[in-house]
Amino acid sequence: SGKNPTREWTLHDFDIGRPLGKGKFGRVYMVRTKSEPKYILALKTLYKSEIVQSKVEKQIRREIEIQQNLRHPNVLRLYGYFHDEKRIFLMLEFAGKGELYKQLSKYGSFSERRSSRYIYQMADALIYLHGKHVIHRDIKPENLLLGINGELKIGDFGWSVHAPGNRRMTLCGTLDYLPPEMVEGKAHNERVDYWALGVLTYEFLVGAPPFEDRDSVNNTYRRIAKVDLKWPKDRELSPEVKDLITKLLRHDPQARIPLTDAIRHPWILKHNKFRES
Ligand SMILES: COc1ccc(C(=O)Nc2ccccc2)cc1NC(=O)CCSCc1cnc2[nH]ccc2c1
Repeated sequence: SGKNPTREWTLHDFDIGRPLGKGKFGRVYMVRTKSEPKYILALKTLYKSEIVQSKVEKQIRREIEIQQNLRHPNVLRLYGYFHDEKRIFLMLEFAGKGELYKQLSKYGSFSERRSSRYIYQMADALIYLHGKHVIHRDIKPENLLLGINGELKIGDFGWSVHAPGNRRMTLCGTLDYLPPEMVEGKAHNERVDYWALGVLTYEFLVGAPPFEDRDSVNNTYRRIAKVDLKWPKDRELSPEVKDLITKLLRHDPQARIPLTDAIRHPWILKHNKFRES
């Protein structure tokens, strides 16, 4: 069946290319296999010393096992891993068109058509991940990559690997994507990703997240907890997309529109061509 056995890989199997994301992703390099067929992939280096030994290592092994079984066109692949005495190497899919947030900052914001296609792909990937009981918990433009055909790839699982249910929120990351239940320190479930999808839709179209307050973290918290959603004055968003965003950004997680309904929302159907079912 052409399935290559999961062979033991070593660093010597690869030619090392340029660093990717310049330290943003930790130490990640574009690499190519030396032997035919020549695969291009992204090799992520994690130092065992940085990852405290003992129980965390078992958790990481389990998380990597899970991720190796994830197969979806909009989820960056983890092909496998190997290690030497000091390091763990993750063999990751290389996304040919790079980081989505770079496009977002270059263009400022995306058209409704482009945003709708990205949001459809995000929702499809999240439906798949939730079906495998994987909650991403850290959806934001910085964690999204673009494949060679411009397709969206959920790229960064580093955070979700770290994240058992009760993980501490390091405040260095952006708070803009946090849903009220997390801001209020309540229990959370996969519906945190529904909220984040609403925030992402808004940010794609407006160029800034809906509850952003550049001056005060506390004000961002307050705006999230109040769902203080304001539409931009300088640009007219379509009634369809405002409807979808409003249905995702509901304070009550159970009131948020399910992703299976979101992918059939008029704003999604309008901009995505689907084969006749
Ligand atoms: C499936 O994905 C991942 C799976 C696991 C981990 C991870 O770190 N797990 C972890 C963390 C700590 C301890 C144990 C395990 C990370 C990723 N993904 C990335 O890190 C994305 C950017 S690196 C790849 C990549 C590709 N294609 C590009 N094109 C341009 C830049 C670029 C960059």
